[in-house]
Amino acid sequence: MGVSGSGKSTVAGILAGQLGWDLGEGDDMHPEENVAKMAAGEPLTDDDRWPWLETVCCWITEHNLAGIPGIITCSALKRSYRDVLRGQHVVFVLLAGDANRIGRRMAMRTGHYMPTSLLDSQLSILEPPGQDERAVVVDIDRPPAAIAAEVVTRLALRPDVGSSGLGAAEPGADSAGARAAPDGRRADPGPQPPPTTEPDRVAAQPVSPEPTPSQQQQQQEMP
Ligand SMILES: Nc1ncnc2c1ncn2[C@@H]1O[C@H](COP(=O)(O)OP(=O)(O)O)[C@@H](O)[C@H]1O
Ligand SMILES: O=C(O)[C@H](O)[C@@H](O)[C@H](O)[C@H](O)COP(=O)(O)O
Repeated sequence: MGVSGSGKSTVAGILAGQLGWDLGEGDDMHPEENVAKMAAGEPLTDDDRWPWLETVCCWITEHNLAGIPGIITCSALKRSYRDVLRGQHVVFVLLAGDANRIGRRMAMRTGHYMPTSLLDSQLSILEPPGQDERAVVVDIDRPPAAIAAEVVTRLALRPDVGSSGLGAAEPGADSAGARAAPDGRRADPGPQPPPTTEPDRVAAQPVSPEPTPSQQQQQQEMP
């Protein structure tokens, strides 16, 4: 979770590859009208978002019922939105960082409907998870692989080593982790190998280093 441009798709892609988990893209689940609205620079309303959140929730529920581990990207900006999504096996990971940095990343991103002009409205409604929510907050001021590695460590997840790939997925969980039963219920805790982040398990495309302001200037000046 996190505002547009915070790195949800990038980090989730790495994690899904490392863990062998299903990956869902919340921004592909919007109704057409929502996409048109955002593309036109108009923030969504709560009423625009409820049906979309239900679609994201269905993805989560289907995975839970099938006992298939997954990670889905969704801005989930307000607590009330997360109320639609939360459940026994749901953990939120907030990607948090400096607004200017996020704005620069959004401006560099190509082929996405979300305009940078909507970042302010996203930031203004963001309600970081409360202490009582099952969530961790991760700083995005470093390369995507380092962010993913922190998520693996903080949630005591098990990189896919040919097994089910199911990990503890609980913030603050013991690093030994816990096994999940095939039906998705938590089974007895068991010893787990320490998390590893071998580069050859990274599935997402590498992200180029962020440009310096002078490089950005040059890019803007290019025809
Ligand atoms: N940690 C990072 N460092 C540098 N660039 C990043 C990082 N995370 C994401 N990016 C880049 O920032 C842009 C926005 O990331 P993206 O994953 O699409 O965010 P979101 O899914 O939250 O909207 C993309 O162009 C991506 O390549
Ligand atoms: O609730 C919203 O206003 C939107 O869902 C928004 O938060 C989300 O960020 C878009 O779907 C863009 O997708 P990205 O977050 O991937 O840029």
